[in-house]
Amino acid sequence: MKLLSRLLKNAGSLNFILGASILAGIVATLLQVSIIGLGFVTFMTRLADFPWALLLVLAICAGIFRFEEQYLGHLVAFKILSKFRNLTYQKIMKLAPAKLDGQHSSDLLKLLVQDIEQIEIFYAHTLSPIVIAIIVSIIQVIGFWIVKPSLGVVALIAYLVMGMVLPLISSRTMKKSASELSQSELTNQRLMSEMVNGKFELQQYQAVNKQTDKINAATADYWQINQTKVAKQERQGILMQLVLVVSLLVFLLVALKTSSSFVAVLVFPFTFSRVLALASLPGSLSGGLLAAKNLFGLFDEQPEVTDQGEHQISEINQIDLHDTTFAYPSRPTDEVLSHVNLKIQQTERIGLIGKSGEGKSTIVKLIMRWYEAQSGTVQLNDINNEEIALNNQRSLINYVSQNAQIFATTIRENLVLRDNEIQDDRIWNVLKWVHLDEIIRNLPDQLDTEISDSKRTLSAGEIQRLELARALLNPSSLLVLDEPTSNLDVLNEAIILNAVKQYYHGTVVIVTHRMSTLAICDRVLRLNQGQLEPA
Ligand SMILES: Nc1ncnc2c1ncn2[C@@H]1O[C@H](COP(=O)(O)OP(=O)(O)OP(=O)(O)O)[C@@H](O)[C@H]1O
Repeated sequence: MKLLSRLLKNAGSLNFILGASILAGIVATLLQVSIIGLGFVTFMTRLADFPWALLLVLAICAGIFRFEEQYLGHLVAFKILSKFRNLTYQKIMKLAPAKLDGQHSSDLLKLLVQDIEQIEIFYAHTLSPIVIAIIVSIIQVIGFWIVKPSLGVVALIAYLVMGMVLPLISSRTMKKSASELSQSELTNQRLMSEMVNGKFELQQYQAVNKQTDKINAATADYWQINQTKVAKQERQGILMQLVLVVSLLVFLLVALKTSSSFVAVLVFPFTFSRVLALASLPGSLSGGLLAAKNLFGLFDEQPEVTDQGEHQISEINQIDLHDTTFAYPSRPTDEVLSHVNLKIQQTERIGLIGKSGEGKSTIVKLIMRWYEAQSGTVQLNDINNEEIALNNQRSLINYVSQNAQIFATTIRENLVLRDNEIQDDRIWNVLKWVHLDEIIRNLPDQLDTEISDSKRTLSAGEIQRLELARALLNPSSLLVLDEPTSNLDVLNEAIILNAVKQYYHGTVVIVTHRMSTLAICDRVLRLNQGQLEPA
């Protein structure tokens, strides 16, 4: 119930469109039953006076209302998809980068694609049939009650058994199937994304067959669970048909015994259309609620850092970590940094070295305010960084990691991202600094060449230089390079370091294992057991 009310609250004004669709559905159904009733009445009394015109008008109205129900239902479905996807993206943006640090991308993908689709089916195609069935059934029961109270009672029991008792019983078993199916989908997606992302490693270590076997087993598992679910649905369908037949017989007997109008008996079978539709809903009902639970789980997550700072700074001219201690929230007792002190002056180039896992990247994540220190302070320009507006602070920092981020668009868009003010002249100039100008000029579409993770066109070293060009195009005060050259050859490393040295005029922090990368640094510090010391 809590989930349902939260879903309705999040749907906001879309509830009105859903309401209109429900209303149209109710009117259409009642018109349909009225047409059938009217037809039988006329047929059994005076065929010659058959009210063709009235029937035609009612039929046209029923068609229009039915169309409205479907149209508004689908409209709401599309709108809810886009609304929930937007809400999810906004939440992901708020949680990023810290909360997504280490998140499985296929889990997020499942949430964005499958779970939101389930919610759409639930909201637009499950909720309204339930409401329509309830209201239409109440009106029909009243109608039969007016004909004969005993007929009303039989109709009420029949609708209750078929529309509530049976779906509720099956929803219990369906809940388990829905959760197993959702888990199995997640496993399948994880395995597939591992297979695609790790294709080279799997080939290199001849582990493709093993991974394929795993995927086959997971797929077989998925089919098994799905078959069980379908079998359950079929069994319920048969049970529904049985109850329907029994209800019709009982209705007929009661009508004969109370010598009621035979028209009621003839109309009764046609009043089940909406109630019968509820039979197939428990699956989407439990699936939708489970998907809503997953989604609201994400919505409820709190970002690692708050955005309450009001200070605005135009540049970073000093960075100061004072007595800073930090442990990751997921491992709170495992101190990564212990009482670290570090002062970096404007335009200094600092190198951070140390054994793997010592916490070098953690230091830069604190400076970039992905996380907050447990004790001690991190200050920019003598202001505690939580007092500075988060967006302002992040806009002054460029972060280049060893895994270059390529967007599926043109080279130009990849370089300027959203800043369309940047002219091509400037782009070519910066490309020259990183020795990419000639390579890109030789491509048939030059800056308009489409690139993506799967269609790179450029080599790994060139992509890394493209990432640096993106950083150099964006005026900033601090450039953080986290293992920028670890995957590159000596030539690419030299190009990157030269470009940074000659053309980047702000402060630079380089995290690296390569001694050659430190050549451009003014000062090198070693991280050792949570403490910083001169190297
Ligand atoms: N998001 C995270 N959640 C929990 N622990 C983490 C997280 N990121 C890093 N760690 C842990 O914190 C420690 C320091 O990690 P960090 O990445 O800062 O080390 P590093 O010195 O940069 O290592 P490397 O040189 O291998 O990149 C490691 O033990 C690591 O496992």
